[in-house]
Amino acid sequence: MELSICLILALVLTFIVSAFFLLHSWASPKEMSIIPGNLGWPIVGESLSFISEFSSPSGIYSFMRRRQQRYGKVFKTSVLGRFTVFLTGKEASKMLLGGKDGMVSLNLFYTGQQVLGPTSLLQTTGEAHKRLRRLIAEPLSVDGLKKYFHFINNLAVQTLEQWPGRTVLVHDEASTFTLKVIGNMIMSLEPTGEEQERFRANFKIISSSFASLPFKIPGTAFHNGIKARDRMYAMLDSTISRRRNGNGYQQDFLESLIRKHSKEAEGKDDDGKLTDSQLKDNILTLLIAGHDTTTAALTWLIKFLEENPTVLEQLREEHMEIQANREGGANLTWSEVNNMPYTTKVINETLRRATILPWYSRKAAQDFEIDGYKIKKGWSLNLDVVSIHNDPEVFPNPQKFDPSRFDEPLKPYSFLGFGSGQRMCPGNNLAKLEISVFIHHLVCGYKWRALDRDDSVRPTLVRMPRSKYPIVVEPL
Ligand code: HEM
Repeated sequence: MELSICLILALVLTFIVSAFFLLHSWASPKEMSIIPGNLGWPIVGESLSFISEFSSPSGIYSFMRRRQQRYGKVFKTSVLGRFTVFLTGKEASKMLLGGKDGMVSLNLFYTGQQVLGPTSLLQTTGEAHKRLRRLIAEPLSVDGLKKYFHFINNLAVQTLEQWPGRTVLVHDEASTFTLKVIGNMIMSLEPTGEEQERFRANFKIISSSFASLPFKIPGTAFHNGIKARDRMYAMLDSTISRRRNGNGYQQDFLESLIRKHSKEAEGKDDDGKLTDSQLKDNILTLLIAGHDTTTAALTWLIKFLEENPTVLEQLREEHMEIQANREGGANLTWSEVNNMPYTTKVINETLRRATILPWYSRKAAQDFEIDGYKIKKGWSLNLDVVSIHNDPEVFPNPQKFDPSRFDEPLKPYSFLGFGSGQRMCPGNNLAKLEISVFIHHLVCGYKWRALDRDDSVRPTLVRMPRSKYPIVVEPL
């Protein structure tokens, strides 16, 4: 009797395993067989080693390096529920980022697509994408950002005044700072109060649903994210209608879109303006794309400075000199913040060393060839940026934090901190402004010490220190 139960179990197990492998080989794109690499186990593919290496201090670099040594610069794998081809190097970057318009599109996860809405900049291509980029270019240009400088400057000073005398989790503080900046810039939200709290609570839920599992049932991150997105859109709707009724005029991003670019209802003549839903989808897109990235950059930068005292000293010299040359101890000025050459190099080196977005995801919109491999329409492609940023021929001793690497201009596609080509980050001026202002006040007024040397990273799309980087702070 026991023997027959064992036999039945063995048969069932064999059936399940065979069905898994059959399903796996049936689902994997046939033409991908010409690409070297390993698709791993059915369903999970190579996700387990990918995720575990993602969280290690070197991140996915070791996952990439091992496969590149075995298969070369182009290899296939199956991670995070996708059959995908990873590519690296100059030619792949040039094709995927700077190639012909319409050759590739962004490849968001299903949940990200649903949360952001169909008209988000991240989901448009060709002319529609170019038009949206033009609309946001002016308010995010260096000149367009000038009107937010005082808010950012005051907020940085007030945030730092709260730091001495307690354990500071740099990541959480940076997150609050960057969210307040973008909330003010987009819709003139005050840094404190009930509206700010609602905005913050909804944003946090949306943000954690962005790359969650695709089950929209009550209680799941995805379901909660869609609900929070609806609440956020209701907040925007009421602000838009207040503004249209002539109340609460503000000189912010929302106002510039309402006045110059929005039409009140769907279905009007297409005069190139945005509908309200396009407007909301794209405001949410800026929030999602700009918040975690800037938070991570600021956190890594403060960590790298503490670990590299000579860099900190040189940076402090730049800022002390700016302060010393200022008349009558007045506050940081707009022209000063735009003239911080060493700070710019420190920011670039932070983005290289941390590689906050380790790969850039695309979907082939047509057949084409890269590095001698035929890529087929519909394939998922990932540009491995970590390997580009750790290329010892371009960045000798790549693990070293050395801003002098940026003393001379680098060759195109060797540094991709803000990406390149049609999808290069439109928020890069804002991110640099926030970081430069914050760092100015930090290094001029304070010294700090790390409480944790844990170098592991959270397994999220944007690379952040797992420990949130706890420090103690004293006035200088
Ligand atoms: C240090 C902070 C930031 C970093 C490291 C960063 C990095 C990047 C990178 C690498 C890309 C291109 C990704 C790709 O090609 O797949 C990108 C795109 C984008 N970024 Fe940023 N970003 C930062 C801050 C911001 C801010 C503050 C905003 C908005 C206010 C923003 C908005 C966007 C948007 C909307 C896109 C998509 C552009 C498009 O598809 O055309 N980013 N960012």
